[in-house]
Amino acid sequence: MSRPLLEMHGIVKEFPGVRALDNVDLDVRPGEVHCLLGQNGAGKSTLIKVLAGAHTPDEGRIVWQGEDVSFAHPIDALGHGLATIYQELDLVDGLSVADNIFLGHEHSRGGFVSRGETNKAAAALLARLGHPEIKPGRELGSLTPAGKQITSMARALSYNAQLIVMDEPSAVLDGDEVGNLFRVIKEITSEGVAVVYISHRLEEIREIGDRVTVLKDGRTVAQGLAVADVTTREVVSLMTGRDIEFVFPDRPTTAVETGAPLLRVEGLSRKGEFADVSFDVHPGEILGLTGLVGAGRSEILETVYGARTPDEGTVTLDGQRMRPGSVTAAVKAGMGLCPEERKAQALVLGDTVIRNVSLATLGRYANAGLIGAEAEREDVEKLTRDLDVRPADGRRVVRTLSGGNQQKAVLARWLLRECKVLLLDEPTRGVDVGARSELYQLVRDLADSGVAVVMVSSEVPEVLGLADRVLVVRDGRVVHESPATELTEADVLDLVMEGHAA
Ligand SMILES: Nc1ncnc2c1ncn2[C@@H]1O[C@H](COP(=O)(O)OP(=O)(O)OP(=O)(O)O)[C@@H](O)[C@H]1O
Repeated sequence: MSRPLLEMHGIVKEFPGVRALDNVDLDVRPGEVHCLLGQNGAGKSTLIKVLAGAHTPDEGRIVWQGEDVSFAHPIDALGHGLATIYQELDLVDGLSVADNIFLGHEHSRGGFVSRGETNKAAAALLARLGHPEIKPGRELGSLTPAGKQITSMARALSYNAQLIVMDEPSAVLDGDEVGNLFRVIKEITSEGVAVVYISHRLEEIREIGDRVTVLKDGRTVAQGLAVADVTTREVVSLMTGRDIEFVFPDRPTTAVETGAPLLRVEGLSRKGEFADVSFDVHPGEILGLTGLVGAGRSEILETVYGARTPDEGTVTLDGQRMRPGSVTAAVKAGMGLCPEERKAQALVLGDTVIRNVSLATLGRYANAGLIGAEAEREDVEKLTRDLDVRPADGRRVVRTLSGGNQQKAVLARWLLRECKVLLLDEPTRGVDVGARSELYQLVRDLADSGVAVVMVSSEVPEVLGLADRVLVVRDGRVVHESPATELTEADVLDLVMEGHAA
């Protein structure tokens, strides 16, 4: 057994009113993939921010390559060979790939004299990561999320990183891109670089992880267990403190596809995005839309919602033709969209959880004075309890919640609103395993109460498990439609990949 590369002992970090880390221990060995797991709000991000020098711990020791260290600033940590890749990558879209890789090095362009040298060094790093097709001179903003992630990793390697921390790297990737990411991780770990890997997708841990550390409520409940020695069920019960069955809610026993559809989309097209998209959704039905990132799924949802104007085609809700490109009309008619970019598009970060959740429903409470305020609080708190939003205090400012809990707050908003048609874009991204099952049940309950649900998700098992019917979108076109029970995961992957094979 090799000497630990990193040891964190008894780390404590408090924020006003919250002990985010309460005596946390972590040890990482060279060349291993160490998975850091825990429910939303368990303290994962806080721990890696302490490690990266972005937060100063209140107590505890960090031992790096056998020596006590303290990092006053992220650049300090990076200088020691400890790099962190956050979900919201700290890259600059307007700069070239090479400039991004060497951003922040002591001299601009990594100390290289000419652009040619900078580009050559960048190309060597990209090739080392198995991605020579990413050209150093290309503008970063034109890359896919996967390409940006590779650039971030090249940047870490340019600092000679011995440990790379990755915060939910797969959340923005498709299945095939996740495969690529894993290849890159295996490549760098075989060279002795260690990776700390955070994910809510537990099946990934089996595939890529060597050991796991589990946090619960700011405490280490399991430290450095070998992945081969624990079952997923055991990991889940360590994370949540309970046994969770991985079953999706039952589908209705009687067919819902009879009668008039609640939502009818006909021949919807937007140049360069998608073409000739048609589908019906009946009351009580969950329609799943799946396909690769960039296939046009989110664009279709946003156009149905009126946030984008179609070039052709119509959207009809409950027999009423929607005005193209009008969100106001859509909302008034009873449509709700829970967007993919929740933080940017949906949250008022400086406001409380209660206000953020009831934002779309204010009319219901506004005219009832004090009674209204009380009802508002009760309704919101019931939902946030169902979704296990933590801390369970509706008066907290949303900015101070963990990423996953912020997502739950936006979801709760649309669940509260009682829409006729609910459009959900990647509803479980960043949401922990415990809350996922609650969320699936809530969505099914909504459907059972007569709502028509359209859900976009990159996670194929989720679409197959929750939806009644599935549309597969490829390059902006619907290439397949069938009941979810008639498809396997392999069928869907074949359909989305056709024509995309490497
Ligand atoms: N700046 C802050 N001010 C106040 N509280 C905070 C702050 N940052 C984090 N917290 C709290 O610390 C706790 C741990 O949050 P953290 O972001 O580390 O969780 P996480 O495990 O990364 O969750 P997720 O899976 O949702 O990303 C939460 O209760 C959160 O509300």
